[in-house]
Amino acid sequence: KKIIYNDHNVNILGKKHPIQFQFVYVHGYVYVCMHICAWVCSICCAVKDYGNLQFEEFADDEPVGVVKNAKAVGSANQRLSEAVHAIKKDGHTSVMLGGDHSLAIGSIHGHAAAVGELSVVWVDAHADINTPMTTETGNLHGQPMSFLLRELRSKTPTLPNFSWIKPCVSAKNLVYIGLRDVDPAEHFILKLLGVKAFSMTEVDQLGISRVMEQTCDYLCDKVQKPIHLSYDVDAVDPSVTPATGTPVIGGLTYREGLYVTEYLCQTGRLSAVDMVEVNPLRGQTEQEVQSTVGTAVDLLLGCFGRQREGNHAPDYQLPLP
Ligand SMILES: O=C(O)[C@H]1NCCC[C@H]1CCC[B-](O)(O)O
Ligand SMILES: [Mn+2]
Ligand SMILES: [Mn+2]
Repeated sequence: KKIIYNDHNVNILGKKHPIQFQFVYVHGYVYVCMHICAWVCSICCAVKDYGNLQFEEFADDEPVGVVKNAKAVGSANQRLSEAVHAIKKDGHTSVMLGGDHSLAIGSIHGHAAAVGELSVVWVDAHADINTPMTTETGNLHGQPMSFLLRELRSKTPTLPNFSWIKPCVSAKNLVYIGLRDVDPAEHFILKLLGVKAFSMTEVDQLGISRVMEQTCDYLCDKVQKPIHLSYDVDAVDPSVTPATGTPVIGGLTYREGLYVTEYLCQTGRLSAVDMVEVNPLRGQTEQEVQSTVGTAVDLLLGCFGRQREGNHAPDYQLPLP
């Protein structure tokens, strides 16, 4: 089912730009959108729309153990990985609009295939690092990192349509921001692998500015690697982004959420962005949907240089009388 979310007009650089989110509802919990309008290009440079990905449907997608929709999610992510790989080979910064967070499997896999070693900044209320053996829900959006981390290779069985995945992220190159709802098995894994994590406790203790400084110092210790930002809108407090699948109170404020993207933008090393778990179907009111989608738009604009102090085109000239 294809849900065309109403046109939004976003005022950027003083110019109105139509913006349209298109969510393709593929399977149960997986919907994805690779469609994004020209509003980003007005801030930085040319944007190429790679269109929506069409995914194969599977009538016989029985659970594997407790894991649901393995064939559909594995097939979708293989196609997504190929698409992101092509975008990176074209020299673009890829933006993947989801859709649930299982799509980070394809997005990060395709990015790594194109650039090699990369850093991952995972902004989320959740760690999404359950393995198929530890998941309590069977939902693959709670498991993507387990398929990507080299250190978990021996802990994850190969699911149908997942055999194409080559683990491509090292635990030392992963940082979490915003955690506040982590399963016991996930917490064990984070401690076992020594993954750097700034939960909401650290955000409260340090403030978002210090969190971002420490995140980038940690990731840039030796080699300046490309950054993959995987942003789950449920990292932001549900009072701001309620239209999402697994909201958890006590999240990032709108301003903290935006500061994350502004800070990463100014590093100059933001190489791929996922914006996921935006789900208009989960909004109780039109206002809830608008607030969630509008925040996702603002977060993405922060990734591409929109400044709260304002912007002006490089060649702007004051009109003369
Ligand atoms: O593994 C799971 O299904 C659960 N584990 C605990 C947190 C909630 C949920 C995963 C949420 C996936 B997310 O972050 O993409 O919304
Ligand atoms: Mn997530
Ligand atoms: Mn989440």
